[in-house]
Amino acid sequence: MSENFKKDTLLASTLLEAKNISHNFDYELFKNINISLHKKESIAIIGTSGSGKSTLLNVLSSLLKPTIGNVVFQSKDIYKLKQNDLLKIRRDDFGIIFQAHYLFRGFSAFENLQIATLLSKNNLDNDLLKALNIEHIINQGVGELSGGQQQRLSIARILMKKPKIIFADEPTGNLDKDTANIVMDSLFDYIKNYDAGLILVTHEHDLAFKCDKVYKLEDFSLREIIK
Ligand SMILES: Nc1ncnc2c1ncn2[C@@H]1O[C@H](COP(=O)(O)OP(=O)(O)OP(=O)(O)O)[C@@H](O)[C@H]1O
Repeated sequence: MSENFKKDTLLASTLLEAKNISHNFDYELFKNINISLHKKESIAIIGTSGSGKSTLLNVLSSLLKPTIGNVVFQSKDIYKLKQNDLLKIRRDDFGIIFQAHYLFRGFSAFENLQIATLLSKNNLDNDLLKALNIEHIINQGVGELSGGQQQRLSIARILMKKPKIIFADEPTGNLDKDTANIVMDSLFDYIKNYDAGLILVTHEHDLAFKCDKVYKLEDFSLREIIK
């Protein structure tokens, strides 16, 4: 395979590219960060508390404009887009999973999923509900669900809109080990089946090392840890 062919193939499979990202609040948090995400790839970001992992994820996922640098999705710098175009990418192409789930309380699990599928014009995916082991609770009210069930419901809701990139900040932080494995397996299966990518922020090194690449945010920079 020629070098040019390899380069073109890699470029075609690039989902997201962050170039020379630096961010300051009233002090410097990180600088000159470069990272690329490809189709079917999972990347973990680890680092001590306060090193800036969540802030970096916010920058990558369209929620926070960096002080310096570009975040390129589909050949466009997302922070140079008009607000409506940025919102469209966030709504249609990015799936952002936080530890705190933003479900509509007062509605049933099924209604929460229905809203997501209506907005994205996708169908309810029963296989996904089975994979996340929540198919038996979808007629219950959100308020009746355990924290772990709510987290899995919110992940199902995000995956049903078929995002191209999943950004997950400690998605299994409040789950027991078995449930955490169910959730992570669903995310890994999803990116392989839908040519999507995953960027995961986690404190849990076991979890991080299940990803294709692991980066550590430390001393203002991001360094790949060779497994
Ligand atoms: N909007 C903000 N304004 C000012 N400072 C902020 C803001 N958001 C985060 N910070 C600060 O930036 C630093 C990094 O925070 P961040 O949440 O990114 O770290 P983290 O590595 O994800 O930490 P943890 O592992 O504890 O979640 C912290 O000192 C935090 O207080």
